[in-house]
Parts: sequence; structure tokens; C-alpha cells
Amino acid sequence: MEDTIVRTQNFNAYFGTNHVVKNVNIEIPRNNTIAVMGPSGCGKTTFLRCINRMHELIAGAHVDGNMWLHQEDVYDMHPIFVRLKIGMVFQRPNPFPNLSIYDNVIAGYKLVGMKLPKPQRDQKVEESLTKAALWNEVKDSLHKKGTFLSGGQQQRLCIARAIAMEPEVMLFDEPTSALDPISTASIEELFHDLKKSFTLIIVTHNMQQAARVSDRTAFFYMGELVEFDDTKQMFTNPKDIRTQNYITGRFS
Ligand SMILES: Nc1ncnc2c1ncn2[C@@H]1O[C@H](COP(=O)(O)OP(=O)(O)OP(=O)(O)O)[C@@H](O)[C@H]1O
Repeated sequence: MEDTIVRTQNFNAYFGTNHVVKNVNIEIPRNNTIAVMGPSGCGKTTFLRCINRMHELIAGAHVDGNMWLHQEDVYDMHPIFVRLKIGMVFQRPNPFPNLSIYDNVIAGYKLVGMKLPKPQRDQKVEESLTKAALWNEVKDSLHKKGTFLSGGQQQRLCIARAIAMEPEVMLFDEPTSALDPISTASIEELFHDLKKSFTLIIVTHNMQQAARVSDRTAFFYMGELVEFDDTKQMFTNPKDIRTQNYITGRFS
């Protein structure tokens, strides 16, 4: 059954006096894949980073309005707890360069000061790498550095690291833009499996990717959420002229 996992009401984000996310009202359904699309500089990444409270880490940045995870106000929760519940994968794969594949997967536990007993740790590593579709490729080299892997494998390692913390929502900021087409295809395939366990919110510049992987698409323009709809519906019959102009390539 579909229910709302993340909801915002009159949500705004600023860099100093620069108002970059404007009055966003959205209800994101659980176990869906959401694509966030729009021209460069329209506030997609900023909005994504507001969902797990990373925006406020930038000096001068602030927000107002409301954002809920289920019924809890995200901005009343402890930010570390928010980031455990709402994980993030970045544009460029960023495994910790000095850590092994094994230690990269469980790095989040060390960062929050949680020590898992060895059998649980082993299980967590295997489970997370399996969910990230990487286990078979790395099971015999768990103690090698993560940076020996290919770009696509490194990105799946970063996905495993996020999965290991058992988040409910996973945020992806242009997760395949630094990858080759084959690695991109394997990450896109992975999204289909991941959404059974998580809610995925993916910023992408690539409209074909949004069409391939997402159930719903949010179209942002100049900080506003112009349209949020079923992806097929949006690509075939957009309601707003700005969405139509964007998807027909009149601006990028
Ligand atoms: N660290 C920052 N400090 C100040 N302003 C910023 C910062 N990051 C982004 N901005 C500004 O906020 C606005 C929105 O940027 P944001 O990165 O959210 O857009 P975007 O839609 O994700 O763009 P792109 O597709 O190019 O990544 C832009 O005007 C940008 O210049």
C-alpha cells in the first residue's frame, strides 16, 4: 500500500539572501523512485540536501517551512539521526581511500560510534554488498582498498555503505553522471531492486534516465516545484508549459 514518507509544506531554502528553493509542497510516496529534474541552477541539489539536513552545513545557508519524515518534523530531529534515516549517494563515487571494501561498507557505524560484534559486521557487509549488486564481484577481495574498484563498482560500494545504515530514504545526486554507459546501466538496474526496500529520490539531468527509472518526476524551475506527477504522464502530457518546454528541449 502506498503511503507518504516525506512531505513538505511551504518549504524554502536560502544561501544567505539568495532564495533558491521556493515554497515547495510535495508528498513523496514510500517505495517509489522519484526523479528530480530541471535546468541547471534551479535548486534540485539544494532541495535534495535539505531532505537530510545537509544544506545547513553550509555557512549562511538556512531553511524555513516544514519537512516531515512520516509524522516527524525533520527539523526537530537530531541531524545525525536524520542522516541515518535518509542516506545520500553523491555524484562522484567517494569511497574512503584508506579503507578496505569491508571497512568502507561499515564506515557509517564507526562514524556514529556504534560498534557491531564481528559476526554481525560480517553479515551486514555481505547483506549490503548483495543489495548493492556488488557481492559476487568483491567477495574474494573484501580487504583490498575500495579505490581499486572501477568507477561503477565504487559507486555501488558507496550505495552499499548507505544501505548498511538501513535508511528509509536514499538520496542520489546525479549518481551516474561520472560513469560510463555500462556502469550507468548497472546502477539503473539496481534502482529497480532498491525501491522494494527504500524510497529513492534521484536528481538527474538525464531525461531518458528519469523516464527509465522513476515512478514519478518532480520538475523544478527557478526554485519552484512546477509539477510533480507520474513520470509517464509528465513525459507524455505535461500540465505546465514550462515542463513542456523543458522536456521538448526548448531550454536545458
Ligand atoms: N554552496 C553554495 N553557496 C552559495 N550558493 C550556492 C551554493 N550551492 C548552490 N548555490 C546556488 O543555489 C542555486 C541552486 O543551486 P543548485 O545546485 O541547488 O541547483 P541545481 O538545480 O542542482 O543545479 P545543477 O543542475 O547545475 O547542479 C544556484 O543559484 C547556485 O548558484
